Amino acid sequence: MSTAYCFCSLLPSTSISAQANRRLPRQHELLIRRTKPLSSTRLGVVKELIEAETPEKREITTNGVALERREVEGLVDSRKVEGGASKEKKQKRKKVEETTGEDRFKLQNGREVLVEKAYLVGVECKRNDEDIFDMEDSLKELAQLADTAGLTVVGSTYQKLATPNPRTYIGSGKVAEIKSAIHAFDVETVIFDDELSPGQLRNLEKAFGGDVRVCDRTALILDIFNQRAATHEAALQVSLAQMEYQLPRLTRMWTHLERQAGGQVKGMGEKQIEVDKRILRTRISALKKELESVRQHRKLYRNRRHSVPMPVVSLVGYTNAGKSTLLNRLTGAGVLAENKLFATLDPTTRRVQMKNGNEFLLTDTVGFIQKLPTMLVAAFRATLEEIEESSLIVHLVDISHPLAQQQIEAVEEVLDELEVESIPKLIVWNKIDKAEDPLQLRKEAEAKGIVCISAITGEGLDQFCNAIQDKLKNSLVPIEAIVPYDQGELLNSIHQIGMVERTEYSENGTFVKAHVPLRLARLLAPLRQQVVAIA
Ligand SMILES: Nc1nc2c(ncn2[C@@H]2O[C@H](COP(=O)(O)OP(=O)(O)OP(=O)(O)O)[C@@H](O)[C@H]2O)c(=O)[nH]1
Ligand SMILES: [Mg+2]
Repeated sequence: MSTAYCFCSLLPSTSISAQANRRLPRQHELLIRRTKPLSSTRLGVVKELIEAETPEKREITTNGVALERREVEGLVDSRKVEGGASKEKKQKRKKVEETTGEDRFKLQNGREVLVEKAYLVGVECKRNDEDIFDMEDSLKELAQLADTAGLTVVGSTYQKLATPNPRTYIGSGKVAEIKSAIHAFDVETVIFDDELSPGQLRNLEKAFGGDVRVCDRTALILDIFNQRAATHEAALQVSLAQMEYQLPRLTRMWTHLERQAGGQVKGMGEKQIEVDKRILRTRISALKKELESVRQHRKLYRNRRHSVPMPVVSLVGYTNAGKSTLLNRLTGAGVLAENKLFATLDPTTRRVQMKNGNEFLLTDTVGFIQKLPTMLVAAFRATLEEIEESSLIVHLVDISHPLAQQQIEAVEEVLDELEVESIPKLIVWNKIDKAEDPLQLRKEAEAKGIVCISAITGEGLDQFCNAIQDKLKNSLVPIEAIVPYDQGELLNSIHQIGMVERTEYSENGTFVKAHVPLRLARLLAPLRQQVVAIA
């Protein structure tokens, strides 16, 4: 991984990459991050970035509800500062809570932090039969995401619509209903289960009175990723995804300047958007370059790892399925595993030794979720390459989950996007210890060639290893070849995705006896004169 931060000097010291670079103990770092729930939806990154590039000090909140602190000559003399207002509000709220006995302040990292109250909104569109989850289940998952982000969910609602309202996504009656709920529960954040357009976000914030933040599922997931990014690479990936999410949402953010100036500087807001967009675009391309260098470094590392003759098995699955727990159980890796969504962002690879002495490398990867924001898949491409280059994919399923079937489908959808159809797959049902009727489940699994395990109790792990061994062997074809010394890459690939039985150095190259996937055996075809036999 590259340690050169080409853009670091441009960002204030509180930037994500700088935070990640400080290498704080993980728990400590998480605490600091949690003191800012929904930081990404506050355009935190964008704010820092634009402030760093422009001389004026501005304060930006979400979706055009922007107030500024700077002294704009001739435009504004004194302006209500949002920070000050929220301080007053906080004090008032604290008073109320003292009298009502409701404790909404939590001590985090030595600081009192207000736990934000969130209200959830879902829409079921008749024309959208692509949705795997039904509305209520999807809302339940959104509540879990909000909890992971450190918010307190105080209520939720949903609406069935033929098509979403282009202005406000939901109908006007629903807007009014939510507005009353906001007052009744003292809601600070309204979260929509689907991605909203920049215009819809702005209109909804206005409709709710301007004092409440509106965000969508994508922003919430981005925020969780932001809170959890513990390594430089993860921080870069999250920053990129955040900026790509925010770019179209900068639209008309500055129109308040035009209004406040009484029309004298007409077009100023538009100009500012262009400047801000240009800054963002420049930063996005710098981030992409930085990620590319990280990717190259990862590839080097992977090649070095693959010089060890062992096949790589990737663990994939829905978030919270138990992937990290399984890796820890098999290898003692010590990866963070907890009952929260997206505990893992970075892949970890460890060697697994089976009872018969055979070994394979097992990689734990970032979990999937339904409606996974595409910019996240794109940003995490480098990480997901681990999956694309493995010999076998183990799809781990939390079979005790009531929505196990829907989760399986959601994972399959993401796998489709990754183009890994040629890689053999093993489906494993985890958390069998929690199943109501484990016997029945086992029967069902056996009939489908599925392995049942409990990563917690260790039950079924021998069968799991045997199934991996069989799958790896079955999916490979035996080869014997002499690979010329100038084709080290090819030899690496054989080691990487095949099972090498013997290597010997000869005059013309390395003699290798191995089992490799068919696609690699085909690749070896042009070398037929060196290949002794391809079965
Ligand atoms: N009862 C039971 N709980 C399990 C089992 N495996 C994992 N868990 C629990 O499930 C929760 C999630 O486990 P993780 O290993 O963090 O799940 P993950 O798939 O790595 O999740 P992400 O990193 O978020 O994608 C933790 O609370 C584990 O203790 C199991 O076999 N049985
Ligand atoms: Mg994990």
